Amino acid sequence: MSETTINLESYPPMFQQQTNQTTQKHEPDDHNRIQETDPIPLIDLQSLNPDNLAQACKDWALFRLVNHGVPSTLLNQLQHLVTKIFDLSFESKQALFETSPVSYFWGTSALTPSGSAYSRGPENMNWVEGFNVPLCKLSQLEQDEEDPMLCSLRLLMEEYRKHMARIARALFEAMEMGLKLDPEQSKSKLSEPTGLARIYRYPICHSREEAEAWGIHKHTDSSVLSIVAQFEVGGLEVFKDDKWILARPILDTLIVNLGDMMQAISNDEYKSAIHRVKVSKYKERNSICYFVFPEENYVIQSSNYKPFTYRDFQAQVQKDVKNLGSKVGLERFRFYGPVMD
Ligand SMILES: O=C(O)CCC(=O)C(=O)O
Ligand SMILES: [Fe+2]
Repeated sequence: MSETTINLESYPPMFQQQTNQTTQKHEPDDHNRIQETDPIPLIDLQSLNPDNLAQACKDWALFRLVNHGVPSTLLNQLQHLVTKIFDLSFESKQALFETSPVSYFWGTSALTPSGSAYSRGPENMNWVEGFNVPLCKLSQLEQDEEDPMLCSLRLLMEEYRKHMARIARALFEAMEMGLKLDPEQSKSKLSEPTGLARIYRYPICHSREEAEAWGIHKHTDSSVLSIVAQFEVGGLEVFKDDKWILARPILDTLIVNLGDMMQAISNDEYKSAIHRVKVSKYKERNSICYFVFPEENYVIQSSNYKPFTYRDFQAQVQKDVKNLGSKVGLERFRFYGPVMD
């Protein structure tokens, strides 16, 4: 089998040390053939069937969206640009958005300082690097026409943001109907201006056993909904009936998963999806994840949880991540749950 050279200079130094210069070339979708058929439920946005949607939310908390209306040219352009940005040297990536609302991170989720997980043992590190993009602040990004990369990123992400907001709104309203929720405060429960994108690269990983090669460890998202665009290389797995199921990257489809806020809003009728991301020995992986939240000060009321706002939730998550190394999540707010300190 032939070999390919990795652009090690583009890897965060902690990853460089643990990665060989070359790797074996594999067929692009080899990793995805682990599972020939994909049991992930399909939801068609163009002819949205509320019963199918409700079933997928209940059974899986995750589904594959088809006919979503995001032009494939936009997805292709984004894929191309994202690959190019991550291929820059580590130092250039750190410097790229220094004075903008976009931030670069590696080794952890975007919430904690890069590399901090390493101090709790190298196995705690997420084998990932990314950019955190608060979408409503995109216009503050470098307007300088002389930097074509930033200019393209701004333009493409502006476009992408509109599609994500449209899709999230359509899905959420259908979910609300299925759950018979009062549509009165729909815009507060899912607030498009809170939309956030994380653009990821999962570098090639040589130093870990297959069973420990996590780009992102098992988690639930804090969002109402999350929408994932994955390009060519798979790795996203969802936990269902005591098994991990690979959500294959199928062309022109998006993966949608429910987050903790959806679980709280639906009073546990729907659960947030437990998922993780595996990394490959052979191929770098890119994805773009869109998260949308309730309005920060909107009080979520339900019989299973103490009233809380997303702001309260976020503050508690940050506290837990700092003190315990991981998120406790919704259980902090459940009636009769662990006492909050
Ligand atoms: O990269 C992916 O496919 C998913 C990322 C993810 O789970 C997250 O950002 O919360
Ligand atoms: Fe996630």
